[in-house]
Amino acid sequence: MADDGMLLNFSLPEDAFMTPKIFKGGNWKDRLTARKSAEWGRAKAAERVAGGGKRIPDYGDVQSEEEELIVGEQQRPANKARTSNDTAIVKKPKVAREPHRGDILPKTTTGEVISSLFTSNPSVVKTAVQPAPEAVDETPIEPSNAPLSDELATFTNLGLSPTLANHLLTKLQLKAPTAIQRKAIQLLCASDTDAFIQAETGSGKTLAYLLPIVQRISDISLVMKAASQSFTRRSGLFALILAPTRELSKQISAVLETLLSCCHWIVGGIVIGGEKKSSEKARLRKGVNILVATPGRLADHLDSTEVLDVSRVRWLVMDEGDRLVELGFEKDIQKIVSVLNMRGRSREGGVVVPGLPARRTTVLCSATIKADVEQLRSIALKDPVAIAVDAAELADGSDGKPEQAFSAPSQLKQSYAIVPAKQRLVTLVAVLKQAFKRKGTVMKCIVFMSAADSVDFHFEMLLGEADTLGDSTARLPSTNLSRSGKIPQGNTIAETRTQGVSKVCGGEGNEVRVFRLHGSLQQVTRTETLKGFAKCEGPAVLVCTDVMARGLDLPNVDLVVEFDPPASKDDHLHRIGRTARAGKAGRAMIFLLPGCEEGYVEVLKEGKPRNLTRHEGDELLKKGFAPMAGVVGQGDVKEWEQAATDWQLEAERSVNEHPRHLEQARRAYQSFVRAYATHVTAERGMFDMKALHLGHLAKAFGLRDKPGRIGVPGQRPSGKGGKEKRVVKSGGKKRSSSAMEDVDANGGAVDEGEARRKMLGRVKMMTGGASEFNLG
Ligand SMILES: Nc1ncnc2c1ncn2[C@@H]1O[C@H](COP(=O)(O)OP(=O)(O)OP(=O)(O)O)[C@@H](O)[C@H]1O
Repeated sequence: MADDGMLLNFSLPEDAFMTPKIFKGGNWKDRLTARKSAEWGRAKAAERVAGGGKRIPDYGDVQSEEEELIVGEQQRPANKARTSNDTAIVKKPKVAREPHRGDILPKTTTGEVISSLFTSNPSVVKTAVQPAPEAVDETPIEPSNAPLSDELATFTNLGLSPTLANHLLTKLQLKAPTAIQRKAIQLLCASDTDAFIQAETGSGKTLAYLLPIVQRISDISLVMKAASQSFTRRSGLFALILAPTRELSKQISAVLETLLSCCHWIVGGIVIGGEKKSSEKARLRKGVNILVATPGRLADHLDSTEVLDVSRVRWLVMDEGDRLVELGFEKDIQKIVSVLNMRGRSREGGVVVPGLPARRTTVLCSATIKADVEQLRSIALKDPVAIAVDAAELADGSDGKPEQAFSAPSQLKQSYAIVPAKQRLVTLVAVLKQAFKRKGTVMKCIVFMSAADSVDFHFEMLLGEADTLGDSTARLPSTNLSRSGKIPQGNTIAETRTQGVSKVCGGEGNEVRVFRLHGSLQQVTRTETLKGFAKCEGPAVLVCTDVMARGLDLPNVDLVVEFDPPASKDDHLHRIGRTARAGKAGRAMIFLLPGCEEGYVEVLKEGKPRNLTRHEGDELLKKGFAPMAGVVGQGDVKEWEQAATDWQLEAERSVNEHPRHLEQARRAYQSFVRAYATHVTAERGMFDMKALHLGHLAKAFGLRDKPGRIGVPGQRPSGKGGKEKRVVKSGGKKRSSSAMEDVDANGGAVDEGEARRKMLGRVKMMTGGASEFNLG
């Protein structure tokens, strides 16, 4: 028959006669929609072959809202082309392509759009930044931040007393100094010069400035004893150490306490806020010899705590000096320095402490100190000496002005993953599944996000317990309960719990705990969570903002994932520096979108990684979702695709079925977009808001709304579901919650609302004061 003959000439889609795939993820509606989509795709393809039809639009395609709404409806007749008399451009017909399973699903009854993970993803940039794979250098390498192995490198040779050196060996198991410690201890024990200390992350800078201070104060106590004066906690405050975050201040204070246990007559203290000022005042009243503080809190005490006598301060250290400037603490520091100068002069005629140096030594310390610390230089430093591991790396060591030549620890294995926006969430899951597949491979992993909302959302996704979120009393860990054992009023489980066992990551017999941390959490929760993660003996993932990026020294962190890009390349070095510390091994991976973000590879190379490995999103998905214990290429090649799709559908269902989760996902999405807009100017070409595909991105937050409905800044509000302005109350003041969370994204959690206020100003400035940021 003629008809039969015609049929034989059809080129049918590859899977036309295959058994339809079984969709497992999501609820019955999702699965039905997915199945219908596949059938619909097949039918459309056949239709197109028969008559040459219009290309089926994909959710990911750049198309008008109207076009998007065609999906699932009768296709409109193609627009009539204009006649040759028309000057208007005639639209080119779109190129037909094969439909794909789950490619674009018919509009659901609620107007949601469900797209496939594997179609319409932008192609990677191959020419500009992807030269032929570089040969991998497998030769063993000396860790660059490890203690020295040289026989002469002992703490006593650097000027430390045998008692202190012995204490380091017995109590801290530190046999030899690191390279930066050798230089800094020697110099600061012997002279009163101001200094910059710049060395890689994890190279022991904390001890590099603490040890000489403890040694010199111990020397003062000996001189006083020789002069028949007793050294007590009331003898004077001799050293001040400033740090940008409370967490870092606590860590420094803990290291200090360990050192002081060998010279118990020297007393350390800490003032960082987060507790009653009266308690801090009481401690200060008793007297301290070394004080660790956040700048805002110290400035506050200098104003209001009369008993705080700073006239004998002879050492002032600013740890993470560049971060202090970034967070806008110059004014507080300026105030602290001028008070130190003033009170130092006014008490010159007072009681003389034998052995006290004549001048104050100021030290600035960071892995990334550069010219922008100029402000601090002029405020606080006089003829500083640059102390760096490799002086050649500093542009001009003579005037103590380090330049930008910062590198990551040599033993740190770095990689980047090119992951399309749609696949970001499921690829993160794949990376973590793979990392924790086998017991003992990875103990701890830190995942950095750009905003607090995003942390909350991903924390819940990684726990994988969304179904029971509706029951607000379920699984609330005891640490999150109020003293009475009741759930704090007004708090939901999502707001209160900060840790739990993941149902998503981890393999058999390898239970993984997930933690979340950001600056919008209460101080007590932050402290407990951090302690919980640090002390967790099993495998653990910490999802956090940049509040964790600076200075924190957590044990056994093997892997750092920069899921959201850092706000600057310095932040990148600090984030990845949470692993590979003090000579230990470590891995770091950054997620980049295909396209202009690939340009960031050149920035990664500035950190001089030894072997920078590239991963493709599909390759990571295969490894994470492959059914055969991570062996790629076994069984059905598409099985991993199916498993990844099922997982994604399930995630989308959980987001869309729980109002609280949906709200959380929308907030996370909005915060991500806002944070994206605050990249430093030099990097905006790579992190280009205009190139960000908001529709694809929404999928990575489990959202099925169109971007216009999510209320993203700069997007047209569309109808009822348009942009919402959420204003919440905090401390009696109204503020935009999302704006505050963006502050966490950029500033981390610093002491006091003061820094937050400053940071808001910065974000506002960077975004041109755009009203949609609700910063007012
Ligand atoms: N001489 C040493 N030998 C062995 N380990 C050391 C030595 N000095 C310090 N460490 C350890 O190295 C780790 C990193 O130290 P520290 O936090 O001071 O690094 P850092 O240079 O300040 O890092 P970052 O730039 O990230 O703040 C700590 O766990 C510390 O105990």
